Amino acid sequence: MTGCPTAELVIEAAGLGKAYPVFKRPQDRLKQMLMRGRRKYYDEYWALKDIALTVRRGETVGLIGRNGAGKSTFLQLLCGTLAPTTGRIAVHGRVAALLELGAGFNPEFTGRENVHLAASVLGLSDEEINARYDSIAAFAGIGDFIEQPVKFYSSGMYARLAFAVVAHVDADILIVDEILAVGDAAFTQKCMRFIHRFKERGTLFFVSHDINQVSALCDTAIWLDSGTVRAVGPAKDVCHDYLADMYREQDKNDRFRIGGHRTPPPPAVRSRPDVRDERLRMSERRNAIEIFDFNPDAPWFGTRGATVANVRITTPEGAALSLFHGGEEVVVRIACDSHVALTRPIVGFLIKDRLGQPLFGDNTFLTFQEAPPAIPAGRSFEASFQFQLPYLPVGDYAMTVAVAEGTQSDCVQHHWVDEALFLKVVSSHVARGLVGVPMHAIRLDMS
Ligand SMILES: Nc1ncnc2c1ncn2[C@@H]1O[C@H](COP(=O)(O)OP(=O)(O)OP(=O)(O)O)[C@@H](O)[C@H]1O
Repeated sequence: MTGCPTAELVIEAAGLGKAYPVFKRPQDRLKQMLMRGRRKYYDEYWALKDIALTVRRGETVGLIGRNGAGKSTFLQLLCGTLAPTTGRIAVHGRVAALLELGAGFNPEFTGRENVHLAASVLGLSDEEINARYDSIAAFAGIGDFIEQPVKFYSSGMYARLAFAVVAHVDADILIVDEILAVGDAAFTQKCMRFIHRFKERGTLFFVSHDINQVSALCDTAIWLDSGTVRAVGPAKDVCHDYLADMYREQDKNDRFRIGGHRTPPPPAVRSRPDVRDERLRMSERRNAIEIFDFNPDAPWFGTRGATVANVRITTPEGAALSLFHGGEEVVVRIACDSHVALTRPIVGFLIKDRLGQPLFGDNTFLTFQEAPPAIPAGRSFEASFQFQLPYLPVGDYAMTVAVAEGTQSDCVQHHWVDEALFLKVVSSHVARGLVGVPMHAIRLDMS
């Protein structure tokens, strides 16, 4: 985020801090007002301390952190709805924030009136608003409700209208938060399409507790922790460390460690040529999925009460081919070693695309929920998952694997390994969607 020409910077924060007054008793607030600052009846709570950040034009930044870390405070400083207590924040360009906008709707006004109000606050002239109104209404897709006061809207309708306005105001910097979570799936997808288009020209700030979404959408992530910047860097790395930190808390015995390092995906050369390769390569859109070896140095975290020793994708007969073609039966085999006695082990995997977007995966929890197999210390064991491989679009993929203990919602992570294994798809017939599913029948019937 640093080291770029100043002309490219759209956000610059230095020494930025925000303290809120905290009154011990309600009457202290009144006393403070009456004394007009001549005496102090409050303590200061520093929600943000000494933040230094730069963001370039076109960058997509994810803001992550636990409840109360200071994310909303930072965004309000960015929007200018809150003044800093120390330092400064300079913003170059038009900022449109869903948080601010949603809150800015007047409940007594109709949707139509609020569109005019909000768009003009965001810098559009009356002519521009009139010219874009139909498109805004169509984007919101709330039908006749647009003529009703927004106090009668559901939270989803509110979010739809707010997003529709934001999508039409030519913002240079767009701030999107969890508001997307209140829309239905179709609308969320529409917003996501807009966000992907917006990323080509503008700077996006995305705030979410959904780590997968942040690493899928953002180039960079900022991790706020108790009002300070704990980490800034490539979204995938920061999200990995953040997730590790959350799991660290669940380890009562101080055995939790972090290790490994990231390596770029391997080049497009097959490590072990497949005997069928010649023939299979005759069709140029055939789904060629190259599987690489387990990466023992992949980034990991966990208590290492059990560790992942190897990950392979094989045929049901056990042949570890390096080339698959989608649609065939495969087995993901995760070999582990127990270093302590495990009473409720869970082993799982997740395949993610180049952007870190999860595509599919599974774990052993449900299958063994009633009678989890106890594994003594010092044993090797293997979890295997047999399924029909979907078709994958061209690109790089990585598999995350983990061995944990407990339940899906409350578990100790023994060994979580990101990018344990890479997959590279060099040709594919899948043009749309994240995966292609094997079709059992395709028909075209005339009645
Ligand atoms: N007006 C206020 N007066 C006093 N303290 C405040 C005020 N607003 C926020 N805080 C405190 O400042 C800290 C940071 O709050 P903030 O809302 O910025 O966190 P956040 O990261 O957005 O949290 P969340 O994920 O829960 O939305 C919290 O401890 C919060 O209690």
